[in-house]
Amino acid sequence: MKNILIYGASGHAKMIVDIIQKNNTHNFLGFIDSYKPINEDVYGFKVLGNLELLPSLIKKFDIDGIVIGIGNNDTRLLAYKNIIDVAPNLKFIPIVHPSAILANDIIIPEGTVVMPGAIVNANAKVGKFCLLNTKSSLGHDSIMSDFSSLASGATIGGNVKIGFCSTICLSASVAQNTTIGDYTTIGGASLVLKSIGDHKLAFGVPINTIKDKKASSKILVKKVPYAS
Ligand SMILES: CC(=O)SCCNC(=O)CCNC(=O)[C@H](O)C(C)(C)COP(=O)(O)OP(=O)(O)OC[C@H]1O[C@@H](n2cnc3c(N)ncnc32)[C@H](O)[C@@H]1OP(=O)(O)O
Repeated sequence: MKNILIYGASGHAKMIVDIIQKNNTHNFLGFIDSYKPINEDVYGFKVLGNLELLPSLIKKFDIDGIVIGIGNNDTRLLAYKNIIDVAPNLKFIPIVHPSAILANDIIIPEGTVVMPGAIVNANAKVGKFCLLNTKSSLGHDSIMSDFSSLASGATIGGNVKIGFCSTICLSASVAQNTTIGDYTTIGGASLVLKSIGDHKLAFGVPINTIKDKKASSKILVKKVPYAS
């Protein structure tokens, strides 16, 4: 089995460790984390080093790939950018919990994490570095653009497009045939019945508050192409 690391050592990263152990397809060695001390124990594994040490750790431990264990989209995007700066040849391993239900045609591309009980229905497209958290669902013919995420319990109808780096928060629902713009956040337990543009924070049932978000994440933009 090939050796892999997780970038980040939070609660989200622990869930990824659990999936790697259940799938038993890769040998998980430890975490890369710039905020925790080296050798700290997290969920039975060590923090092996920080971003700066990553290139030497790749050589030392014959590392094949890494999983970005970060739930926040903007932070995951920044982590991706930082990793490819220091380790351009490292693979980003997709992670799928064995209880996830994927239609036969679904491909989970590099960097994407699919948590327990998530569902992806027929002809949906899941982008790179996405997160489908616990018991979220993506409807038929829908698209999750790169670096977007569904929080636990989010429900997406058929033929919906979720934009680059956008977040659908806990238990929110998005009706069929709508579009969520880039860098937009739909608040927890909200109901989206109409399309929403870029850089918005929106919530309500149905959505009744729409604010403009700070466009700080624009500086991080380095779009990666959809998986075909
Ligand atoms: C495994 C996991 O842990 S997955 C975790 C995933 N996390 C989430 O999904 C986070 C969910 N969080 C939310 O939905 C947040 O409310 C956000 C991100 C939409 C907005 O957060 P903020 O911008 O910080 O909004 P803030 O908390 O300042 O609230 C501003 C006002 O809007 C209201 N508000 C915020 N979000 C919502 C919402 N989803 N529905 C209704 N009202 C809301 C607040 O009650 C507050 O009202 P007040 O001024 O009368 O007190």
